[in-house]
Amino acid sequence: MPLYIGLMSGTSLDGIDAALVEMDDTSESGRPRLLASHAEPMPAALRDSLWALCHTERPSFAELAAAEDLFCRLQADAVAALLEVSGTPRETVEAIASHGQTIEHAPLGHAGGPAYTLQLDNPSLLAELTGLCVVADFRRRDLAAGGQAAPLAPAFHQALFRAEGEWQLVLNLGGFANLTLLPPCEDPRPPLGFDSGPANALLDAWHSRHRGGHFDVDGAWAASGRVDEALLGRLLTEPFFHLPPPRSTGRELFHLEWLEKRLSGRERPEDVQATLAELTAASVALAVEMARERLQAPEPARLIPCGGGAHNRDLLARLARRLPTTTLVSSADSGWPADWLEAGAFAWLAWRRLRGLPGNLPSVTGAAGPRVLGGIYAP
Ligand SMILES: Nc1ncnc2c1ncn2[C@@H]1O[C@H](COP(=O)(O)OP(=O)(O)OP(=O)(O)O)[C@@H](O)[C@H]1O
Ligand SMILES: CC(=O)N[C@H]1[C@@H]2OC[C@@H](O2)[C@@H](O)[C@@H]1O[C@H](C)C(=O)O
Repeated sequence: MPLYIGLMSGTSLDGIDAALVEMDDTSESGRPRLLASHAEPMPAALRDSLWALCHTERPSFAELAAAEDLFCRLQADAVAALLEVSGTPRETVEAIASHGQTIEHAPLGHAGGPAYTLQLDNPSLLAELTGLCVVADFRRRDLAAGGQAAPLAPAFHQALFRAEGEWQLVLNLGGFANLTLLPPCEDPRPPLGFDSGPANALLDAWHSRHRGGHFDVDGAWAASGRVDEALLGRLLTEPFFHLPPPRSTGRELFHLEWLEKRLSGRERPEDVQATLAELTAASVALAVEMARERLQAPEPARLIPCGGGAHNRDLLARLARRLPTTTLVSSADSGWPADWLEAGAFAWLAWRRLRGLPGNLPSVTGAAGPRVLGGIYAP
């Protein structure tokens, strides 16, 4: 059965996730199976330059090229390490899926300009460095067809988790959160999915400003604070949280300055952290309500959290309080530990690209129709 490698570097800029995935050509869903995984940490210098690129209005082409080159070489290292840890001969891999690093996402355009989504990537160089076929540029075809280009994972969630007789929610808690509401198998309707808002991006930024380090381990600092209801109310007035789907977001909207503008200046830092964690849970709950209303769905039986936020006990407790009738279930029970779903999703999308199958769900992105996503860079 063909093997694919999915490479994903998300908005948290913590490193490159590499997943080795086996696909089953005899099944329509491809029955993706995770065989091995590897996390290649992001060197601080590269993280700093990517961070700067995400927040600079006018980066130079030389800066862009330098970051892209380092990023691409790190991806090649991730592939080499994954092949080594899994004992996989290179020639057995049919293709690498390269998501690239999102630098800016403006699906509605900016200041009246055209819609765009920019992933820093160099699939040509990756094909040279690895000697393997690379599939890349997954988002822009959906955008060209009038879609949001994100989230793309809901189609993969459908392939993995759709179940008999049960409505389910899949919730990716990365820098940003996207949810998928999955009807049961016997319901012919497609899933609904969209970004609910920030998941960890603001939590990480606030924690790093006040306590240093990359993130609030287990949400312990957030758990030590008290939710400031007045602040939470102000944060929730952000129009994005109330937009009907399709919708997607990123750092362009939710950043520290966005938060600072809404602070009174008298809050204790730990209370702000608790409030940000509650904002993630509250905006997810709002999005779930919106999705259920759209699909006329009952309360989902199960919530499958994934992404790094699935390790945050404080955040999960807040979600459980906001969705009391829904049972939290680990994605690992289906053979997919929380950290590998996104890389797996792109491996699956590359398989679909090479089989000429569409990868997007118009019900999710709002595109004019199903589209085959990505470009192929031969080995
Ligand atoms: N043990 C933990 N406790 C609390 N938070 C954690 C823990 N482990 C990971 N995280 C959070 O998960 C984040 C990384 O998640 P992930 O790798 O899914 O994000 P990403 O893929 O970069 O983002 P996106 O899905 O938005 O592209 C970290 O920045 C941190 O906030
Ligand atoms: C433009 C972009 O990179 N968006 C990411 C980001 O991270 C989470 C959320 O925002 C989601 O919309 C998307 O990633 C996942 C993999 C997706 O497309 O499903």
